[in-house]
Amino acid sequence: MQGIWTTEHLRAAEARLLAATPEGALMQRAAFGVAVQAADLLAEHTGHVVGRRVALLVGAGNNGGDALWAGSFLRRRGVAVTAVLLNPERTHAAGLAALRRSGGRVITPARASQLLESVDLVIDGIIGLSARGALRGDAAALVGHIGAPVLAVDLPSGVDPDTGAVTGPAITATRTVTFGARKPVHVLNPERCGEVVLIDIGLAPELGEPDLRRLDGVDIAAAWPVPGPHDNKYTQGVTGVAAGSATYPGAAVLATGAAVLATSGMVRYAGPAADVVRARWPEVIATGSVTDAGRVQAWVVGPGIGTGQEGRGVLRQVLEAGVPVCADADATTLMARFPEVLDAREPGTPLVLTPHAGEFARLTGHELGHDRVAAVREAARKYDAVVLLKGNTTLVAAPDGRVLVNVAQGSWLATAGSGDVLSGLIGALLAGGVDPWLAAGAAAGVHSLAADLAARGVPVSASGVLAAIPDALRHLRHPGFPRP
Ligand SMILES: NC(=O)C1=CN([C@@H]2O[C@H](COP(=O)(O)OP(=O)(O)OC[C@H]3O[C@@H](n4cnc5c(N)ncnc54)[C@H](OP(=O)(O)O)[C@@H]3O)[C@@H](O)[C@H]2O)[C@@H](O)CC1
Ligand SMILES: [K+]
Repeated sequence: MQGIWTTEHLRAAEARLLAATPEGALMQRAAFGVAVQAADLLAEHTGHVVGRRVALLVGAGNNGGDALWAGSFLRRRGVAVTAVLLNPERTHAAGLAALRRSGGRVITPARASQLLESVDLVIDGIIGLSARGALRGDAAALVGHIGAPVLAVDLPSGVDPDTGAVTGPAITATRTVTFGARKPVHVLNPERCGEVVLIDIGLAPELGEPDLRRLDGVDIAAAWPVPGPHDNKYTQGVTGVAAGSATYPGAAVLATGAAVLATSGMVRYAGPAADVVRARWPEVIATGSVTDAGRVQAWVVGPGIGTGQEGRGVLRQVLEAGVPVCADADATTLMARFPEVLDAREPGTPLVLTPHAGEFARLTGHELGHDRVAAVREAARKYDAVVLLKGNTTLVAAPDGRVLVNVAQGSWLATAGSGDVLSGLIGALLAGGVDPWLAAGAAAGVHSLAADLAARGVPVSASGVLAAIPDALRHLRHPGFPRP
């Protein structure tokens, strides 16, 4: 599991490490990492390092110091380095002296636009952890002139370190090199960061509990229920799916199918699409209503059930059942319209809500805003539920404040029916007894991996994502096969 720490916690950890390290040593470690990555990008994009031209955008603090020291290291590799000082009076003195000693040039922002259009690489040392808001002044004006790949120092300047929000001019990096620990921006705004490279500066022992967590493939594989020699179809959990309608049976077919493919437990379907579900998934026991469904260990409710009285009745019945519930799509809208339906839930029964941004706003009564992590944490606490907020970066918050992030490789999941597949996966894991927070996070991981495997660079339907679930699980359990 990868940890991610907010700037507040990093500051405290860095202060402890700084106190125990010779002056300047941390910056040297950081800057050396920047220089190595810069040389790598130069070689990748131009075929050479020696003789190439690099511009440093240098702001008022230590982020600029990192860039200047990196520039001095690049000089030793025969790179022509020019620093643009955005705040000359507050430039990192030791870094500037090092760059000058090494033969680097220094220019003012007024002369920088042409340089930025012609160099082979730009190193962004404008702002790092002390960033507040979008870029201002000369930095804001120069961003539009960048014509080369950008290596961001610590984070792309102008992007909020803790929320990933962009409210004005900001850098878009090809690669971001960060130090000691990943910051929220790296997972909340991967489009702006590009590839993120983490440099070890010895911070790990000081870090403590992370603020956000990201599941690795091995974590997902370890969490996923796998039958043992003494298991049968019941011991692995029976998933109930209350979804779809006679007019719209697709949601039922997708959610039920995902539950079928997720684990080797049994799946029951309850609803008006029973015939269609039975025809597509003969292994499913399909009945017309929740009342007739028989016992299940978890319910998936919502996709395609409608937002009227009928859907409300189904949701109430499922919440009354006293087993874990994954409530998706129409179920979220029903909870927003009829909040009293939540009273049907037995206290302490796990509930997973899976809204996208629009459903989240409907449910909570306010728009998401820039701080998605704070919003999803607050909703999880308010509803005493695991809340999975869908997006390119999916967030999963538990009522106790823990947050998981899942970063999708592409945006292929933004397609009709893909949410139905996710809810089926979560339901099957809940039925298998997986902790609801981990279940939602692991399901999100498999869901996005299935999309990558199915898409391979072209659009994919929800049915395609569904069909790729076995491949995704195989890939996680036996890494390297098949490759996306
Ligand atoms: N500590 C450590 O152990 C290590 C730290 N390291 C490095 O230090 C970095 C943190 O450095 P830092 O704290 O000196 O400030 P930094 O982020 O460079 O900002 C500089 C100034 O920019 C300004 N500013 C803010 N917002 C702005 C905006 N929107 N547009 C324009 N300007 C804006 C603001 O000044 P203001 O103008 O608001 O007075 C701020 O003071 C960290 O990211 C890493 O790279 C590494 O060397 C490893 C070891
Ligand atoms: K930066």
